[in-house]
Amino acid sequence: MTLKLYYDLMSQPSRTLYILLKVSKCDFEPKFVDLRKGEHYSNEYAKINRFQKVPLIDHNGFVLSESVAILRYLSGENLILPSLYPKDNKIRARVDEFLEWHHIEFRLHLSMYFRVKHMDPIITGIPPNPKTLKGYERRLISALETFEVQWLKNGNEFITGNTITVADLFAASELEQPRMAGYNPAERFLRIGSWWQKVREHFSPYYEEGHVILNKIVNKQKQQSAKL
Ligand SMILES: N[C@@H](CCC(=O)N[C@@H](CS)C(=O)NCC(=O)O)C(=O)O
Repeated sequence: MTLKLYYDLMSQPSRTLYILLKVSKCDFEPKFVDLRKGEHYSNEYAKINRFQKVPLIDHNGFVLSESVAILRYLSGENLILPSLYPKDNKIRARVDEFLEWHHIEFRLHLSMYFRVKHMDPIITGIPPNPKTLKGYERRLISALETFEVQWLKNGNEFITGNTITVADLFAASELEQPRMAGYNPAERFLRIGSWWQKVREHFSPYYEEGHVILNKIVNKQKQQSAKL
């Protein structure tokens, strides 16, 4: 029985699955696909994943893309901790409610800000247009506000109640992305900050392991801006 995870720790859903498998003590073969080197565009990878993205799993020849579909499959195969994706129909529906919401209302805005401010200038060598960037920043802030107000409700420790689930892990991994572009959501959104810390601690040491590259990038940027 082998489970292969194709991933890059620069990718939010890859980090989520990586941490989830580690914390669940699920034995898997990590298959690193270097996005920054464009390895996902290789013919070899295209044969495995027609969408040429990460993450992806291959479980004894069963190949699956899309992190949320992968999560559900792993749960069905009893490969992840049941407490993180509870079997109880109503509790699971709450987790699913967040996962459905997060793709368009949350992830999209956090990733686009990261892309326009950080990634595109690296790829093209052209700095972002300030007016365009301002628009992305507005949408980022609005998504963070909705997340804080609507999902981190007063009195609830975690997104779906007082028990931590994959909803918290998916959200936390997404929140790390704008940090790489110099925007730390915890500085303006204090409830996000304290919830985020609890998530990091809960998944420690795998959370740190999953974010090791990202944290190196953030620290390097901080050192560079301190020199200026
Ligand atoms: N909806 C997909 C998103 C997958 C995705 O967008 N992956 C990104 C990294 S986070 C990727 O591989 N991007 C490479 C590209 O678009 O060239 C999921 O949740 O798995």
